[in-house]
Amino acid sequence: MPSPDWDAPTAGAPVDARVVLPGSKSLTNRYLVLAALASDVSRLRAPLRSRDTMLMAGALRALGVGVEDVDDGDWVVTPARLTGDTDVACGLAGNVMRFVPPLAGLADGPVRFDGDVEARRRPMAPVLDGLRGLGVRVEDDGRGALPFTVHGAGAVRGGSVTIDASASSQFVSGLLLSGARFEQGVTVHHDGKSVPSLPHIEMTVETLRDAGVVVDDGDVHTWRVEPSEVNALDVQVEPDLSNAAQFLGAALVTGGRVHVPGWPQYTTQGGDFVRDVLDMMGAEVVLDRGGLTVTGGEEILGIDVDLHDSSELTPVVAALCALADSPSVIRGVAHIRGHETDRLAALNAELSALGAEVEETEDGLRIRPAALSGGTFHTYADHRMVMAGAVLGLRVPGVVVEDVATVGKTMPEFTTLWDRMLDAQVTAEV
Ligand SMILES: O=C(O)C1=C[C@@H](OP(=O)(O)O)[C@@H](O)[C@H](O)C1
Ligand SMILES: C=C(OP(=O)(O)O)C(=O)O
Repeated sequence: MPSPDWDAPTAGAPVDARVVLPGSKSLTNRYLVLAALASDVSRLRAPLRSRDTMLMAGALRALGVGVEDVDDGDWVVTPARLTGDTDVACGLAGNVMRFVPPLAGLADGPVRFDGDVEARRRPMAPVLDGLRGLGVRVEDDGRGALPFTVHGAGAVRGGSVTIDASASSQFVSGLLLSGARFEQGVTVHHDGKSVPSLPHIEMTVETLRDAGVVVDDGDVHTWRVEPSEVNALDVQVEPDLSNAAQFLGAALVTGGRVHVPGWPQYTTQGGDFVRDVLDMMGAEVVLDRGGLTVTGGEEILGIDVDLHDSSELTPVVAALCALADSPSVIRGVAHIRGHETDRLAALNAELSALGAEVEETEDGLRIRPAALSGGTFHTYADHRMVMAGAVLGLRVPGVVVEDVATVGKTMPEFTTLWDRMLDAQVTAEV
């Protein structure tokens, strides 16, 4: 059942807000998986609590791991021998459907995976075939997609596999995350067109190393994880930088200012690239020890940008481009046709419906701004389409964002934060 529509508010004045962002989905979910495989109890501080991370916690609980909510919002994870004969609900979470099957290979029985209807069209074959190559029995209906069953045998041989990860970096990350617990560790070779979202693989490698695992990423297309114990973690989750894009974009679009405290000086989050995007579009972007401040100017410059490494940003960047003063090209994101929805088709349809001139290319979008008018902005079960619709609504009266609660995939508090950013002109905080 879709949730209610939402009248995206227009900005009556330039925004001037401090926005405290919830934690990173990608870091929270990696820490959860590593904590489940660890040799002792872990603590995740300030984890993201959203549909995708709740589904990850639920998947681990289904496998017998303890994931306990503690008072201050932290998660305490108690590893256990992984139990099979269970079901894992993936929702529409790429992290859950790609990271948990390798873990399920270590369980002592069958683990059945399924998800939302939209999830059944997301590519999975390289994970399933990769697991088969590592000695795990996997049953699917031959489509290389959900639903499928991983027949855990209590242990995984591991070894070396070659997969085509051009449709998603998560195929590589998933195999690496559990690899230390395979008897022979794991070596993943990529063979195919270029791997998207590479910073997310760097994030996987870094979090593994944080847990004491030895990883060799010296070759461009090969990653090697040595077999070893996984150390328990006590980690503070960074704010989600991809989810900062719409708030920072509001500064650009309204000629205002948004400050995000706690922006990391160093990070593997691909969303950090939003700083470059906003700078190219004409904003003033200042990162200092206090955080990131973006100030919009007179003009919004059209851009020619390759988002291959940070493709999560595409919907919000496309919305910014539709509000720019000159045309834009977004390149390098052919694979986002396999994200929550076919994002290129969805953005083309929805931006065009409001009046923008949009052309879908082989690997992206050309966007020629035009006078936009309000209307229903369909969201296709995609949280980032909600965020894109909100950005457009700042300047276009009458944008009605369909099924707004779908934003809860990564940011359940989105509309509250958005309203606070616009209303108070002071502090928007969770
Ligand atoms: O590993 C991760 O946490 C993610 C990797 C990326 O996936 P793709 O490589 O499929 O783009 C990214 O877009 C997704 O939101 C999260
Ligand atoms: C592509 C995304 O999510 P997922 O982790 O489900 O792939 C996203 O958050 O933009």
